[in-house]
Amino acid sequence: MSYSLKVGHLYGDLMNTYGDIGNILVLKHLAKEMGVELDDEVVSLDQPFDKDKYDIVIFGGGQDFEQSIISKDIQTKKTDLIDFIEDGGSMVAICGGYQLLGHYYIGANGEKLEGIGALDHYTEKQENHRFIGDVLIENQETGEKYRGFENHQGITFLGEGERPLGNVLEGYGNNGEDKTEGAIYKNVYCTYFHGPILARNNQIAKHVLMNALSRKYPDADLTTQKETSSFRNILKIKPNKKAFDIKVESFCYPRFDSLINV
Ligand SMILES: NC(=O)CC[C@H](N)C(=O)O
Repeated sequence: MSYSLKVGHLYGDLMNTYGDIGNILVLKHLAKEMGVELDDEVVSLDQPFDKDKYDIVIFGGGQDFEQSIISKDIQTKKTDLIDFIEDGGSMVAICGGYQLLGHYYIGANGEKLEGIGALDHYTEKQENHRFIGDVLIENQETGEKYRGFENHQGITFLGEGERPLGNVLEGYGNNGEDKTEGAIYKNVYCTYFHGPILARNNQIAKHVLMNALSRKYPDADLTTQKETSSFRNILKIKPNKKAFDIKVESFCYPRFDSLINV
């Protein structure tokens, strides 16, 4: 049995601050280790989002100017993106991308940019201030700790059905008030973390890959895959048709020079 995954890099030509594109290199690297073929393509302005084509969507961060253009274009992709998310599609949305998945984002100049309301959060404006610096959070469900770098003026408040990616131990997070950072909804991971997040936090990359594989191959027995891949020392995977229970056994930090040739 061979496995393949397709990544849609949403507005990858416009939204890519602090090397967010590195998230795709990490997915490629880890997928290759697992024996899974993974390729990616950019889905940008004036292009339809084909919800049946992609297994994983990466939506990076960006400046207010790019966000104002995307805010309009993304309305044409809204229905398909919502269908993709509701159907359990995997997504990682960072900073500006995270903001536009919610109801709205108020830019630094006070302009209100419409999101698609796929997730129930909204993002207000800070007065002449940005949250900049390193962040450390802890996910309450897994106990995993994640590290990242944040730089945003928007302050985000979570809504119905969303759980935070983690509770803030150091740094600001979503809004500097309620100690939440990021959001998880179905198989969507949202965050303010650049870094890129998946390079600094391999556990999340593995969750994303396994969620995507279990959705695409619900009846597959990944035991063979597990035995032949270097994942066997890292993940304990209990196949259970709908979802795989993943336990991180050790932390592996891929070196960028080993990612470049993937
Ligand atoms: N790094 C980002 O993606 C920034 C997002 C947004 N422009 C803000 O300042 O809040």
